[in-house]
Amino acid sequence: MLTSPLAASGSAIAVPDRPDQHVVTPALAPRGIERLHRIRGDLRLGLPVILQDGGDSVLVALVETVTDARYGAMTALGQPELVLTRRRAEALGALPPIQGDTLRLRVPAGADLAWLAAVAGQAGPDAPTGGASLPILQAGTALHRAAIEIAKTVQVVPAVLAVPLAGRDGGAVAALGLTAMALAEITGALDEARSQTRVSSARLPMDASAAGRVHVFRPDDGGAEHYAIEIGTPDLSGPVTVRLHSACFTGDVLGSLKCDCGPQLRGAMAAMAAGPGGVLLYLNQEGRGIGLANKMRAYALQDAGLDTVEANHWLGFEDDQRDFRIGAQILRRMGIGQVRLMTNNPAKVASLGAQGIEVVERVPLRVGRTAQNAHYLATKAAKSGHLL
Ligand SMILES: Nc1nc2c(ncn2[C@@H]2O[C@H](COP(=O)(O)OP(=O)(O)OP(=O)(O)O)[C@@H](O)[C@H]2O)c(=O)[nH]1
Ligand SMILES: [Zn+2]
Repeated sequence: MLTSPLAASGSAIAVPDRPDQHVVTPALAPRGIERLHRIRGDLRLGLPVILQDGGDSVLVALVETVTDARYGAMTALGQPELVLTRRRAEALGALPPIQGDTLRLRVPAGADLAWLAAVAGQAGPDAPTGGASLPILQAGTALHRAAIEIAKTVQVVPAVLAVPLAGRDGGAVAALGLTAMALAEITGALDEARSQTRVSSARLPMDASAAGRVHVFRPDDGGAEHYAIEIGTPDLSGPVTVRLHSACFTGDVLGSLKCDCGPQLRGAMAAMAAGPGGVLLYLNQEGRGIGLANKMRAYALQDAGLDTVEANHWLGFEDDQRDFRIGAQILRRMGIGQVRLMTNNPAKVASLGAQGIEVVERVPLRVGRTAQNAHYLATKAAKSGHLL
């Protein structure tokens, strides 16, 4: 039997007997959610991956990250297709009478990555795309839809390059070391409730309140960490004043005048400090979940005349790509079941309610309204249901 040095020195930590025969147990194998995170990492790096559904296999890569060399190698395997969201096809004015939330285009011979980027919307409003004459073939399959979902979660423009793999090519491509995943496993992992684990906490005196604590939560799907900040010393057993704040680098850090995020953040903290305390959830869902790079693309589009919702659609996203279930998960982990929610967004109230967190009151948060953000706030009220 092996004893640990700690056990030998009198500690209670014991090391189990090592079996005579080594056994490889399935517990070592990656779970679906972990394999999905590998796929996300590969795609984000610019590596193609193999997605399989029964006998069908498709080699996919992201338009935004694939290199010329890999695009060339994919094209050598078969006719490449470009998969776009319906939102993007609508923005291109290229929508044929086809149902489905993803659409496939045949990539014309000789089309380079610059063409793909322009059609994907990544290259800005002035890049020529071909508009209504684009060769849209048909609706995407479940495999194409899964690839688009994954692209959205890695916060690149949701446009996917796809090459169907003939039977014998699949094995040869997999042998190169590319990651493969089956559709059923992907959809299971996409639907699986993400669990959040508190990994560290510490006291933090702040301008708003000398008493405070920061808790860092790490999701088990390999995604971004989120933070819960106690302002003052709230009683977590009763209804707690809570704010779900989505990261806004431009508003929170740079003091942008284009939105109301910075004043909302500081206003919520001040109100919590003035009352019996509260909990601010700082969720790393920058740009309503599309990420900072896409938010800056959306800002450039807004400078070209689109509003905040139209700009998201133009890039192929929905109005709001956030997942507020994360907030409910963290609140549950903290033992909070009832909240007074500081928000103007009814979707946050509904989402917490659906996740079993009782919203006993919605507290409006009307601060930071300026001439520069009046149009933005009016658009959110008119199109996304925000309460003014
Ligand atoms: N895509 C996109 N995101 C934006 C834009 N302006 C601000 N944001 C993001 O919008 C989010 C605003 O977050 P919140 O203030 O928590 O949410 P809200 O939906 O406005 O709801 P309440 O503030 O609670 O009423 C942040 O993630 C910002 O980064 C924009 O023009 N486009
Ligand atoms: Zn903002």
